[in-house]
Amino acid sequence: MNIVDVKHLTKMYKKNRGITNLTFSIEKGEIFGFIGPNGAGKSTTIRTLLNFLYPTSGSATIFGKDIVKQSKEIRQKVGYLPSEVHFYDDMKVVDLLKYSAGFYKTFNPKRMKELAERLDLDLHKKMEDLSFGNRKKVGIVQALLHEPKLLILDEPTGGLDPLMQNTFFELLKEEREKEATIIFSSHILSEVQKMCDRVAIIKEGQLVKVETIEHLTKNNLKKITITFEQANAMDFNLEGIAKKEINGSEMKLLYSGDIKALLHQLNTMPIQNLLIEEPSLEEVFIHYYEK
Ligand SMILES: Nc1ncnc2c1ncn2[C@@H]1O[C@H](COP(=O)(O)OP(=O)(O)OP(=O)(O)O)[C@@H](O)[C@H]1O
Repeated sequence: MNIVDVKHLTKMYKKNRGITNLTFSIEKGEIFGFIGPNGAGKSTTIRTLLNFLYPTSGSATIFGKDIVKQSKEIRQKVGYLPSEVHFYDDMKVVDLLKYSAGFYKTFNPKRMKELAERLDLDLHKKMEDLSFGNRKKVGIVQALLHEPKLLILDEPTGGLDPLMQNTFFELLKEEREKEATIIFSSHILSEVQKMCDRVAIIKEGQLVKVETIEHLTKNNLKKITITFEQANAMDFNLEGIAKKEINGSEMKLLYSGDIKALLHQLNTMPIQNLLIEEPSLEEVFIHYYEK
């Protein structure tokens, strides 16, 4: 069952593009990464899905409900963590969380305390006395408190130290075990690789690719390091070489061609060593962006 269904969604800011013609869907229980550099359109997509922005054209549903016409019903079951959290500064954390929980049908004080404890967040401090990272934690508790069926996280880890990031990822895994679906927008590829099942790569407002992490990193592209017997002596070209760097007697390739063709070529050359590895998501990402 699809939790999110997006069809030809476009958002223009007057004449400037925000996002253009996005079509994708997210299944129940998936952790779906949304990656792209600054200005690619991640926040615009999220804000349009949440009905903070009105789509210029196209449509989308969440839980089978229209994002524009039924947004109030949708929001009851969605937890949203914006990339920048703004709060009323003179409120205590606990009061702010109780206040925002009032928008939802369920409020569970025990869960609030547990989440605050896990994240090492002092509920009795005033918002204005919190650091950026601690404000982020308030945003996380706020997003998770009502046990949403869909979590939408826009650049969620900014400001969290590595230990807290781990706690946060554990919390997300627990939500997934409870069958929540998660949209995770980020430009930090290693965390997307660690957390997500599938990823949408967005570039200049358009989807470049929607693919499982496994497929992106395992099937298509290989990272190949060849050491030749002599420095600067060897070069060759083959179809499927996405990137080539030669440094002395070492050649590094990103290669998506036929591995047999490569081995056939190397067989005729004085090579000393050969290393074939899976590329990191960073390398895959750069490959898509350099096209
Ligand atoms: N309020 C706005 N008015 C005009 N253009 C906007 C507005 N908000 C975003 N844009 C434009 O829409 C495009 C997509 O921006 P968006 O903020 O969605 O990208 P992003 O991928 O979330 O980037 P970031 O990682 O920097 O948050 C950019 O070209 C941006 O300049």
